[in-house]
This record gives sequence, structure tokens and C-alpha cells, in this order.
Amino acid sequence: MTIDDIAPEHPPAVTVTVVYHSVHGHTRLLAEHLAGGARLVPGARVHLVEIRAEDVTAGRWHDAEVLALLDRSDAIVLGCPTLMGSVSAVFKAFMEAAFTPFTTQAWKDKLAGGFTMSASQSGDKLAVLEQLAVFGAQLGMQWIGVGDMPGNNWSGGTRDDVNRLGSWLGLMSQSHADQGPERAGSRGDLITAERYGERIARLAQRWVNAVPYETPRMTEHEARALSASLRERGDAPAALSGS
Ligand SMILES: Cc1cc2nc3c(=O)[nH]c(=O)nc-3n(C[C@H](O)[C@H](O)[C@H](O)COP(=O)(O)O)c2cc1C
Repeated sequence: MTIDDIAPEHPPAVTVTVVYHSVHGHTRLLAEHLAGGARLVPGARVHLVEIRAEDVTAGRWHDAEVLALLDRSDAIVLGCPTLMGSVSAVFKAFMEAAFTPFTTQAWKDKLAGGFTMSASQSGDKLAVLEQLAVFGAQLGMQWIGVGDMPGNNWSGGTRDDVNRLGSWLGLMSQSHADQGPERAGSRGDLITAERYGERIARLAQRWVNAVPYETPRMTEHEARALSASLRERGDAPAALSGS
């Protein structure tokens, strides 16, 4: 059997949005390749959105159109450079602006993934991917890891290998600090970005076409009312009944 035998005649339409911040363009190049990989998937509508410092005022990021686009996306891929071992300040401002979808659970059960770029081989990039994954979890999203076997971990390995930094939680990429985006990075990282983007788009198609299921959403107020009604019925676990 070939992939053509099982490919659906009408590929399901999904919206994948890659949302990223970049100061000097290295993360942007990675984001472009990730979006390029997602665009390989028939039926995938792919948006590439830059979070810009100009849209942050008094520490707060605002762009209602971007939030509306994210509201209607099936998958959201988050990316920023690793700065001082953390997500970049501008991207953090964007993350805090997601307080509204946090309270409404508007992004619940969308797919999420993440990527980061830095100059050092490690550079504490894992801390950033963890921050992005925790963000996804707070929003109730389903996190997608890279899924590729590690490269460059044996005597014949090279910088051009797929997943050459051996990262699974999300995509890690490294660029030399003294070169521009086109020359500083690794071909392996860009290929890994494309593969990750394609994986997320294909999994989004699988996800939205699984058994129909309306995700229950609750405001904080409704959650408290639920806890109260369970307490009244006397069948709440000890933690909920406060005893
Ligand atoms: C303020 C600052 C902090 C940085 N912190 C780190 C770091 O913690 N780890 C690291 O490996 N590189 C660090 N870097 C290097 C950047 O991550 C690297 O240059 C990256 O490619 C920038 O991405 P961009 O071109 O998309 O802005 C730092 C750079 C700056 C300017």
C-alpha cells in the first residue's frame, strides 16, 4: 500500500498558525521553514505571525486580529529565541495576553508545539520549551513533540543531521552568534523544522477528524459552582469538599 492509497480524496481543512518573535532573524528563518513544512500538507491553511516589540506597550502586548486568528486555528506553534535562559520578553508579553483565552478556555484542545533558537549548543533552551509547554497546558492545549530520532550523536554524525540537538519536547536550533540567519544555522535544524511543521499539520488533520467530540469548557465561576454542587451532593472527593 502506498500513501496515495490511503490519502483522503478531500484532505481535511485545518488552520495552523506559527506565532513567533525574533530580534535578529534567526528564529524567523526557523519559523519560515516550520510553516513551509506545514504548507506541504494538502488542506492545511498556514499562517506565519510575528510578535513585534512595537505591539508591546507598558509591558502589555495587544493585537486583537492575531488573537482572533489564534482563536480559529486548529494548531498553534509557538517560537522565540532563548534570551537569558528564558522566553524572550516580547514573547512573554504575548503569552500574558493569552489570559483571555485562558479564562474562556477558547484554545482548549487545540494542538500546540514549540521551538526556540539560541547561540550556544545547549544555552538552556530546554527551559524555554518547558515554559512554552506549560503555557500550552494552562491553555488546555494538546502538546506535540518533535518525534524524530536524534542525530549527530555518533562518530559519523554531522551538523546537518535531522534533530541534531536531540530535542523532543519541542524543536531546538542553534545559530552562531557572529553570523546572519542565512549562514549561522544548521541545515539539519531547518529540515527538522520542516518535518515538525508537517507533523503538526498532519496530526491536526487527524485530530479534527477523529470521533466528533465537543470539548466542555467552563468559566472559573462555573467551575466553582460545579465544586459547590458536588459538595452539596456529598459525593465530592475529600480535596474538593475541603475536608
Ligand atoms: C540578551 C540576550 C540574551 C541571550 N541569552 C542566551 C542564552 O541564554 N542562551 C544562548 O544560548 N544564547 C543566548 N543569546 C543568543 C541568542 O539566543 C541568539 O543570538 C539567537 O539566535 C537570537 O535569535 P533571533 O535572531 O531570532 O533574535 C542571547 C542573546 C541576547 C541578545
